[in-house]
This record gives sequence, structure tokens and C-alpha cells, in this order.
Amino acid sequence: MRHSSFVLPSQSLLSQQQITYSPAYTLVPTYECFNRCTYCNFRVDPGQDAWLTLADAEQRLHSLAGRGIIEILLLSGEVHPSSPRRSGWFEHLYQLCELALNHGFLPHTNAGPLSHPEMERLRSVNVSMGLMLEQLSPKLLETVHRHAPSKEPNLRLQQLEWAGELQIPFTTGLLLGLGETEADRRTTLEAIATVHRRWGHIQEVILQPHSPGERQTWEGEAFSAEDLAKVVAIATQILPPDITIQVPPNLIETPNILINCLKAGARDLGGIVPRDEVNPDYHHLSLEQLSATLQTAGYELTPRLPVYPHHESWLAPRLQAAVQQHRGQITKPVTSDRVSDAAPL
Ligand SMILES: O=c1nc2n(C[C@H](O)[C@H](O)[C@H](O)CO)c3cc(O)ccc3cc-2c(=O)[nH]1
Ligand SMILES: C[C@H]1O[C@@H](n2cnc3c(N)ncnc32)[C@H](O)[C@@H]1O
Ligand code: MET
Ligand code: SF4
Repeated sequence: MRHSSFVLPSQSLLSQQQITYSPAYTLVPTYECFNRCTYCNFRVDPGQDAWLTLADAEQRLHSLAGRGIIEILLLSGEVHPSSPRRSGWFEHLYQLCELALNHGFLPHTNAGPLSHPEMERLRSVNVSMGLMLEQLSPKLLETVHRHAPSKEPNLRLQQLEWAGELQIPFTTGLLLGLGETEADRRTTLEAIATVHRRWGHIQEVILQPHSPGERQTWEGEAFSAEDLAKVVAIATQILPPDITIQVPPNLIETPNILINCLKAGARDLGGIVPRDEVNPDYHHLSLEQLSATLQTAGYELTPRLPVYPHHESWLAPRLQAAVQQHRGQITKPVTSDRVSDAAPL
């Protein structure tokens, strides 16, 4: 019989399921924010923060050279859209992105909702952008978002629509455990699926468990990590398969729960950064430890760029050229050699 000579490859030769992460560094243009989300551990009052200067940013970018970092995540507090300081804030964001590009990094900005012209302009210096939907439920405007006008659900949903229309590769997500119901979560996921079916621009959806920090005023509990895997499973049912589900490993208490999230369908761990600016009380494991944890369950940790290959043609030629510089070098999974090559940050 023909098949009798066919030998199945041994387990070790079968390719392992790859789990991606982005080797990233976060720059914070400013911590000042006119919103007061009561779960926030990041913001300071408007006017109370010295903005990150271009000189400081340059020094930091310079010190990153040779450390394997590719993405610069620009994560910012927000200046009110009708403030006279808004245009200075926006220009500063733009210049920080330019600087990151000039140092060979790939910028990804999440600076809250932008006007259409702002988004269009920032597109020319970002390989992808992001904005969390948090939750679409309007009830939250009476609780954690009572003093956060930029968390108005329709405003955020419109950002996803504009990003699609402008062909901006995009990251969005849900903040879990704000007092929403399972039905609310489904509604938010369905809205993401709908806008993605129109434009095809959503790269990743972050399922972010609320994780209490020292500075927040809200006394809400941490979103139970056990429940995260259940939300991942729901998201796989609702989101189109070309959207990657991301979970943040530093906000998941045990390796076991992280593995359960992967088994449920999460495929990306987001930016692995030296300091999580949003949740500074939660540290990342080293890449080596993370990689070992994943390996025990048959997963392989592998780096990715902040723009996925199928979206690269959307970018301006200058950005495409910057991406090409990295594409050839990013295919290798994390091994202990590679990790120990990188200097600690
Ligand atoms: O690539 C992105 N990663 C985002 N991340 C993930 C980030 O890449 C890292 O995973 C974390 O900062 C490190 O834990 C967020 C993480 C948060 O805690 C909150 C918001 C974001 C928002 C983004 C985003 O817009 N784009
Ligand atoms: C930048 C993103 O950080 C998330 N974010 C803000 N505060 C917290 C917290 N305490 N725990 C988890 N995520 C948080 C929100 O989803 C926001 O959009
Ligand atoms: N202010 C922005 C938002 O909430 C991004 C940073 S939040 C720490 O969308
Ligand atoms: S979560 Fe973002 S919008 Fe809300 S207060 Fe913090 S920095 Fe501002």
C-alpha cells in the first residue's frame, strides 16, 4: 500500500504554534490629561507636567540602539480639543514620531481621540496607530468615565471608522472589569467586527484586564484573570479570524492562566516593554522566562513588527522603506541566545 512508507514527523519536528510580541519602548509625550478616568494611574492635571523634550527623547532613543527594540509606542495624556494648547501638543507628538523614525524605529501612537485632519497628518509618521474602545456601554459615563469626555463611546467608535477610511493599520481593545456585563462585552466586540468588515484595518484587539494601581481613585477590583480566558473564547467567536487577539502577560498573575488564554485563542502578547507606563505596578517577565513558559505548553514566542505584512502596502513610501529595514530580521523566534544578546534596559 502506498501509504505504508509514509512516516509521520516526530513531535519535535511539527511546527509549534507561534505567539507574537512586539519588542517595544514607550515614550510618553505628556502625562497631563483633561480626562479623569477613575481607574487611571498615569495622568496628572493639565499644566502640571513638563512635556518630554525632543532632546530627552533623542537621548533615550539613542540609548536604545542595538537592543533589539523596533516599535516606539507613543502613549499620551490628552489636551482638550478646544484648548489653545492643543495644536502645540499635536505638533510635539508629530515631531516625536519623526524623531523615532529618524532613529530607525517604527512609531505607533495612541494619544486618545484625534480630529480627522490630525489623524490624517499623524498617519504619515506612524506605521500603525491605536485607541482602546474600552467599553461601548453608555452606563460607564455615569461611573468610571463620568469626568472623561474622551471616553464617549460614539466618539471612540468614530475613530475606528476614520482609521479604516484613512487606511491606518489599527489596534483597539476592551478594558475589562469596569462594571460591564457579558452582553456589553459582546456588543463592543461586535462593533469592532462590524467596522473591520467595512475596512479591514484592525490588526489586533487587546483584551485588557482592569488592574488596580496605587494612584487610581476607583476602588474597583482587578478583573479576574480566570475570566480572561472566557472573554478570549467569546472574542474568537465574534471577531473575524484576521484580527489577532492580544493579552498583556504582565497583567496575568500565573503562567497557567496565560496558557489558558492562548488555548482559548489569544495569539499576541503586545509590546514587551521595560516599563509598562499604564500599569507601572505590574512588571514583565524577561523574554527568556516568558519564552520558557510558552514552550512548556507547546507555543513559540516570536517577535513581530507593529505593522502586519498585509497592511504594509497602505503605508507611505518612506514608512514602507523603514519597515523593510526590519522585515528581514524579524523572522527568528526567541531563543536563549538572542535574549542574552540583548543588553538589559
Ligand atoms: O500596540 C499597542 N499596544 C497597546 N498597548 C499594549 C502595549 O503594547 C503593551 O502591551 C503594554 O504597554 C505593556 O504591558 C496598551 C496597553 C495598555 O495597558 C493600554 C493601552 C494600550 C494601547 C496600545 C496601543 O494602542 N497599541
Ligand atoms: C491606554 C489604555 O490603558 C488602559 N488602562 C488605563 N488604566 C488601566 C488600569 N488601571 N488597568 C488596566 N488598563 C488600564 C485603558 O484601556 C487605556 O485606553
Ligand atoms: N489617554 C489615552 C486614552 O486613554 C491613551 C493613554 S491612557 C493611559 O485613550
Ligand atoms: S486613561 Fe487616558 S484618557 Fe483616561 S485619564 Fe488616563 S490618560 Fe487620560
